[in-house]
Amino acid sequence: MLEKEKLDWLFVINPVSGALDKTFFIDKIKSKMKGANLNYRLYFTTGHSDEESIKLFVDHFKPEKIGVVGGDGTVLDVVKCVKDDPIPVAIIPFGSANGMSVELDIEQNPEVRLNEIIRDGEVKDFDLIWFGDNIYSLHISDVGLNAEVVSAYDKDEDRGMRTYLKHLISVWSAKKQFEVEILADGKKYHREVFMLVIANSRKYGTGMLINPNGRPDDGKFEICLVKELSIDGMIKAGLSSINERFVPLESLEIIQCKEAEINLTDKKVFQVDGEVVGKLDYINPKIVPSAVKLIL
Ligand SMILES: Nc1ncnc2c1ncn2[C@@H]1O[C@H](COP(=O)(O)OP(=O)(O)OP(=O)(O)O)[C@@H](O)[C@H]1O
Repeated sequence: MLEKEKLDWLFVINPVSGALDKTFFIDKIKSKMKGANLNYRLYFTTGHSDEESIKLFVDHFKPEKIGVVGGDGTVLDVVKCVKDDPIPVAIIPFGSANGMSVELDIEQNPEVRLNEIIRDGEVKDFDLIWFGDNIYSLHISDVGLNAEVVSAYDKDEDRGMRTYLKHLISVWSAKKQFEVEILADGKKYHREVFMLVIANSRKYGTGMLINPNGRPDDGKFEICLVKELSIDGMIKAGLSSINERFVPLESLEIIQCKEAEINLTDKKVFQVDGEVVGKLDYINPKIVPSAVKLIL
């Protein structure tokens, strides 16, 4: 039985995220916590029932703050655990995809970030998107091209940029439009798209801007429809991570809403914040305003 104590910080650490060794950084956490006279615990994710275990830790220790050392998937596991009684969460980016930290301009150097959050960062409320059951998104989910690349990459034993590019090229060469029926806040749309994005934020973890006017704290989300795919548009999309004026707006339609029903003609791979949820032909996103507190 775990002894009960007042906890300043719980650190949830994904030992495999980003394929990065975190031993050195974990030692830093320990020494910084000791130096600042803060009471802390470490939870190392296992990849099995982490959400339930984190919830047990949180309910038992009631930490004042939670630090997440991992990528988007780990961040999402933690925010889901505390969504009903939000505890401030500090993202320390350590994944292969760090979408929400890129979105929020969070310091990418872990040691600098650790110093920042110990000193105190501003705490702000952010929305979640709920898809029914226990499926939530803090950042960006999609069906179509990107989800297929994420799914193929997940199944591959090799990691890294080369593997990612291999799957990107293979999915790209087989690309096909699909039909979508959307009912967004009562308004109907019927479109043919290459990709449908449900975005709480503006940018993918690569920095690519898909939703220029999105804000993760405005009580709304955006459905971004990619209707054309040209080489020119793809180059612009890539360049949008360097300069926002390059967003290929001519191939995008953006629908802002609080709730939507999305019907697809065939089942398609659906990815949420970088994790594949499965193949679906019906998606029902709803905004949950101010469900998460993040330390900036
Ligand atoms: N100890 C572990 N061993 C294997 N997998 C784990 C472990 N802990 C967590 N995971 C898995 O890590 C994934 C979340 O990783 P996260 O998104 O935080 O980092 P990432 O580097 O961006 O991950 P990836 O790119 O591999 O999805 C989840 O699928 C989770 O099940």
